[in-house]
Amino acid sequence: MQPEPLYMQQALDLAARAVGLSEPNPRVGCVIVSADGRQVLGAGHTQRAGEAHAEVMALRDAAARGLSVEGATAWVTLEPCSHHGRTGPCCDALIAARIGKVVAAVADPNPQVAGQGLARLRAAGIEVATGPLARESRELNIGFFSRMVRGTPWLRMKVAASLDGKTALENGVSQWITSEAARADGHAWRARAGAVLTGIGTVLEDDPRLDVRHEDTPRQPFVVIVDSRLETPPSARILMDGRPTLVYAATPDGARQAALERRGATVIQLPGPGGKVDLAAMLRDLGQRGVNELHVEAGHKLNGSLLREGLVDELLVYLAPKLVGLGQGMANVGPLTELAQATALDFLSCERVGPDLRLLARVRGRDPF
Ligand SMILES: NC(=O)C1=CN([C@@H]2O[C@H](COP(=O)(O)OP(=O)(O)OC[C@H]3O[C@@H](n4cnc5c(N)ncnc54)[C@H](OP(=O)(O)O)[C@@H]3O)[C@@H](O)[C@H]2O)C=CC1
Ligand SMILES: Nc1c(N[C@@H]2O[C@H](COP(=O)(O)O)[C@@H](O)[C@H]2O)[nH]c(=O)[nH]c1=O
Repeated sequence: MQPEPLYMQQALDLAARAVGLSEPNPRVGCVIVSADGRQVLGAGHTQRAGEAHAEVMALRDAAARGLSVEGATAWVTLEPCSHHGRTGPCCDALIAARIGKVVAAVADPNPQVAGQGLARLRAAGIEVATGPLARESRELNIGFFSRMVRGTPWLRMKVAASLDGKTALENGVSQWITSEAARADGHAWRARAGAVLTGIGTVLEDDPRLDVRHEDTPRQPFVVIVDSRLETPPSARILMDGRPTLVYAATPDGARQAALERRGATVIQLPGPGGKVDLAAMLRDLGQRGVNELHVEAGHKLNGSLLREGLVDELLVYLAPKLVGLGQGMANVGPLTELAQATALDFLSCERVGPDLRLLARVRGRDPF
């Protein structure tokens, strides 16, 4: 017989298949197992927003195989929902199917519904437990937890640099520092985000696309440009392929706004100090728009502002085995006068990607919620 926590691991593996698919909904997996713990009766994961959740997919899977789930145990990586969103409550579906027990990795972080699903199941006479692989489930849904708990996305800053930490040469030349393998890997991280954000400096220098094209993806993240004076050229490549694009600005300019809107962009005025965009307000706005994970690919100026304002949660750094000497750093955070002022990070992982290294580091104190 399979040790029971392995069923939660199976559910978690399924949940990982919803990455890049279920946004803005969480990534959830469900495995329904016979009461004696011997047979998987059905399994599934969250589909696109507005389509079936994991529990319903698992119930459908069992039904398609002609198997009854009466008295069975549902292993699910997040508390089943009890509210009517775009789909019916998963609790009702589990109750109607006469499930005997529900084990949820973690409670729903949404303060408006937390615990209600489990309470509803208990009230229907279903045995309920929580806990296995709670940390892993939260990590997989770090953006959803961030948005539910803080109202803002989980901000991951991606940087491609030389071994001596330079992101562009002194003369501005920056493409390409890292290998094709590292760039393709970066696209997988773009794909899991709800939005990719950059600054006007990068738009003007690189004319980037910031899409996902080295990876299969069920949907493209939308693009966000921080552009105080609306200097994004209407001919910018970002605007060419019809992806939803948000441009945050600080100084109204009717003619430039109209030109960008004609290209399909949405312009949002959020003035902050010094005539620049209010970055904290922008993150709140992106949270309200359903962005769970925000992938930042910007130059050292915007990176510096985001770090100085304490808005960065995680750094995804690709290091190429080359030294370039003088050039732009990763983030203009200084000048610091004491080392105690430095942003403290904890390394989470270090992987080889082709000839390069990929480091994942978390700003200290930004533990999962
Ligand atoms: N290797 C890598 O990983 C990457 C390298 N790059 C390179 O970086 C270079 C561009 O760097 P950079 O000019 O710093 O570009 P950024 O992408 O950082 O854009 C900077 C601009 O953002 C605008 N901005 C608006 N609001 C704010 C705010 N609150 N705080 C800070 N900035 C704000 C500013 O324009 P305004 O004055 O209008 O307010 C500023 O000039 C290019 O050479 C590019 O190739 C870029 C991305 C990734
Ligand atoms: N130079 C550099 C990167 N730079 C980032 O990639 C952007 C271009 O994206 P796209 O137009 O979609 O190909 C560019 O504007 C900058 O944000 N990325 C990397 O993985 N490695 C690199 O060496």
